[in-house]
Amino acid sequence: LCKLYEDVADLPSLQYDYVVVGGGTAGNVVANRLTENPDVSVLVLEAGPSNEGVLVSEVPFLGNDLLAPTGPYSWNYTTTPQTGLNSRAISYARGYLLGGCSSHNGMVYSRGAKDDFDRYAKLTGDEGWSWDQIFPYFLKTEKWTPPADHHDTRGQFNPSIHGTAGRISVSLSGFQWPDFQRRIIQTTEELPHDFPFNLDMNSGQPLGVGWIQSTIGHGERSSSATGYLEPNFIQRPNLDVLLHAKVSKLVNVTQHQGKPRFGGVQFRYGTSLFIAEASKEIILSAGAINTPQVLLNSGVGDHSTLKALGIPTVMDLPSVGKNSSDHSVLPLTWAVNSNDTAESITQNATRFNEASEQWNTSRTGPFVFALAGTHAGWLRLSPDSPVFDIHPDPSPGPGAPHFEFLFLPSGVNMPGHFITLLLALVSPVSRGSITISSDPFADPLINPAYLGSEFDAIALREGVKLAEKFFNAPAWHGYLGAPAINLAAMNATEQVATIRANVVSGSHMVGTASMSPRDATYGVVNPDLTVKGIAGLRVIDASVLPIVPGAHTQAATYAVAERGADLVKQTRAT
Ligand SMILES: Cc1cc2nc3c(=O)[nH]c(=O)nc-3n(C[C@H](O)[C@H](O)[C@H](O)COP(=O)(O)OP(=O)(O)OC[C@H]3O[C@@H](n4cnc5c(N)ncnc54)[C@H](O)[C@@H]3O)c2cc1C
Repeated sequence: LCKLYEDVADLPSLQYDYVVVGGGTAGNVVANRLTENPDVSVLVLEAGPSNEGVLVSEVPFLGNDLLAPTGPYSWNYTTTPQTGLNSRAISYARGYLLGGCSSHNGMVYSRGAKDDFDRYAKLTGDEGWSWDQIFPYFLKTEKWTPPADHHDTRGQFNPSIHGTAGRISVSLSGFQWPDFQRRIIQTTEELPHDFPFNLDMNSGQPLGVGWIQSTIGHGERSSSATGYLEPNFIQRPNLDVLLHAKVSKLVNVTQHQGKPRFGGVQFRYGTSLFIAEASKEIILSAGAINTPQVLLNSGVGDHSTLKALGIPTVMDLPSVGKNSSDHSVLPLTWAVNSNDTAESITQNATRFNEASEQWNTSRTGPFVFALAGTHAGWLRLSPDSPVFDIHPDPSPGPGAPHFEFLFLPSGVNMPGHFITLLLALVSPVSRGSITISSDPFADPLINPAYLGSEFDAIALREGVKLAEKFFNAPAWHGYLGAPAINLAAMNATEQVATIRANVVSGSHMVGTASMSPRDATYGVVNPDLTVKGIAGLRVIDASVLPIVPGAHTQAATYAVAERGADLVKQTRAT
């Protein structure tokens, strides 16, 4: 019995209790949890194809192939010209397959700082979003799993803060780059004040340098599709998932207890339009780019903008699509005097084929390695940095980072051996937006406003200095060769210009359907994720987070989805 429908004609019904828009990271969690109750029916509408048998999604080492700008598993978005990036329009990756970005991302599992979540509690007026109350939801999603190489993991993580019974496998890397890794750890010993070793960056206290945990289990990617829609869930009689169904807007408005209520979801399958009806709730889980797009297409957004587009306003909510925040990433690459880098596999057909064969037969070897690396650092600006004259500290507290260092044992697509430091600004001041054109099926206009604030550009330059300090430690002597961009040889003005010319997207957008207190005149959803002023409609995905955390965003998204599903269930119970 296949409940994953490729063809709308096979779908048994177009009437459900709940319709979930988007079978991505959050949407599949919601669908799974709601259908635990056999008395409710759920339909998931996903625009993309199935994740099953998509090798580039399954094999961690091949993850980068998913990101090709014109690939079949990406929405292939481009941002608007970015003022802060010398007017460059840059690629903005989003997963276009079941599992959404969780089927397509870098697999880094990082939860964020206690300060991030305590700030969410403050910004929403709901203690339920605080670190202490969200923590059980992190555990609920997680299934801690031994790495594929079964190496001794003592001293690389703290077992007491991990879940063992969740749906998403999380593990330390199952393949090692000893030469590179040894130098990273040695630097924490040589410069412990600036770069202390952190046993486990997922404790709520992420500052320091430590081992990365990844959403990988037994050598394969673990996603919301593999975890929350595995066969015993997808075969539930009350759950249907339709692929290739692109939602345009919500329709069939009626009044319910003085509020407008949408009764249906319009979607395109092939060249025809259909409407799926939801008797209880519609849940938008289309992600931080597409959730605001669907809301705006439906007449939920800023009244004057909607009017200009000829869309009748159902609810005037000016914050829809505004307030996005995201990480800006500067790749810093060096040639190295070592052949212990990923190029030893990517640039050697024999080793590549051997690695492929090894993965096929035993799910071990280099192919279990995710190219996001094995170590990360979460670091702060110095408290007396002059950058705070431009803007007060945007981080949520002293335990949260301004920067991420992501250490990659690989580099540019050139012959040779390289390492890369992905330097991310994770506490941006800049805020961007998502807007639409009048065609509901056209791409939304994505403006993350990277480095739109002077603070962000200058802070990244401070981050470059921190990176130089790291790589000037004795551990790297004789190892590092020429940098791809020689920032050290530039003056401050040249450095900022070079940063603007080289920053790429962090792909961590949040905030476009942000939570705010129930009585606030701004924001899009209440702390229980219901859309303000509308009956029977919620947003459950990364768009509800008011500010980007100092972390990769999938762990927070899974936690939002788990709590969101509980909030839906509680509404029904009362
Ligand atoms: C390239 C990349 C690398 C990343 N790396 C990491 C990482 O290493 N670690 C980490 O923690 N985070 C990472 N992230 C971020 C993280 O994956 C996302 O923040 C998170 O998964 C978002 O979840 P979501 O549920 O909000 O949206 P998504 O997972 O994007 O889900 C939205 C779903 O809705 C579908 N959809 C959208 N519009 C429609 C429509 N109109 N009709 C029907 N379906 C629709 C989409 O196809 C998708 O399946 C990365 C993201 C990207 C893009």
